[in-house]
Amino acid sequence: MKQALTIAGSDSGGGAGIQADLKTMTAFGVYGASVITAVTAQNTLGVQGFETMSIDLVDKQLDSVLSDLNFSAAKTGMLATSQIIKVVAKKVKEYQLENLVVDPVMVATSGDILLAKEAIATIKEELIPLAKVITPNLNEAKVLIGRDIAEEVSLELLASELHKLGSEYVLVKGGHQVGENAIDLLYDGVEFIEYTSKRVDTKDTHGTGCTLSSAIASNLALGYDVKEAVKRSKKYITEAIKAGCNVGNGNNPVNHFAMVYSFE
Ligand SMILES: Nc1ncnc2c1ncn2[C@@H]1O[C@H](COP(=O)(O)OP(=O)(O)OP(=O)(O)O)[C@@H](O)[C@H]1O
Ligand SMILES: Cc1ncc(CO)c(N)n1
Repeated sequence: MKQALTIAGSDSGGGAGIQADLKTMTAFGVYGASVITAVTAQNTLGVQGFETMSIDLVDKQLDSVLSDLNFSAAKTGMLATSQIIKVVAKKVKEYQLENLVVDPVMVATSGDILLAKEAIATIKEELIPLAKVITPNLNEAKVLIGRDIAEEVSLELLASELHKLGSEYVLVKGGHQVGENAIDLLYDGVEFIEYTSKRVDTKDTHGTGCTLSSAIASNLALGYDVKEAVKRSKKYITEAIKAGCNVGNGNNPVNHFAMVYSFE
């Protein structure tokens, strides 16, 4: 059985973070293991609080799983602090973790901050250069290349500037753009590829970013190349948003259960 690892934060509400990642991996038939970096008190309305794990415990979790299991891909989500990013980068190198998907999570759908400001430089310098693919949303893309959030920048320009940070591929997600379609742009330094779906008219997009990045990691683990992995993941997220999970009173999560039975 193919195995994938998520290194991310826990969402008590079950919609994003580790919980979304493991549900996604399961839907693709990939065995998912997890290294938890932080525990959030969270629901569909927002993040009510969080605490990070000690560096020692993050380090130990990484050693536990990397010395025993056999991962064909991994993803990172909420890493919270500079110190956690450093420990993750060190272990990725030490164990030569392949097919690393870095989702540079900074802010939750609700607007709550999930990454310390000073950690942005660390993620750029230490983790992104080790990634096969990075998956920033529009705002994360602008922050990573030092642009103002309010600035209008094309997906092409964002992707080409981000590519200079050293990952093999960049996928800029256009979920937060307005318009009829939800367009994501993949760039490998040579070719731009657009992945387009009809925008679903919903506020229930909690966990979309986590789901997309863990779907990409799952498909890389299954042996698909990056272009095909992104294509399959975009299809998955679109259908999971359409199906939705009416579980809370805020921004509800996407639906993985429908996907387990209906994908392909
Ligand atoms: N309303 C929508 N309809 C269809 N696809 C969408 C919609 N919103 C987001 N997506 C898709 O979902 C994926 C995640 O994109 P998004 O830009 O929302 O990421 P994110 O901001 O990191 O997510 P999160 O809100 O979980 O942090 C992308 O493939 C994007 O195109
Ligand atoms: C734990 C966690 N990771 C990532 C996100 C991004 O949506 C979130 N809301 N919560």
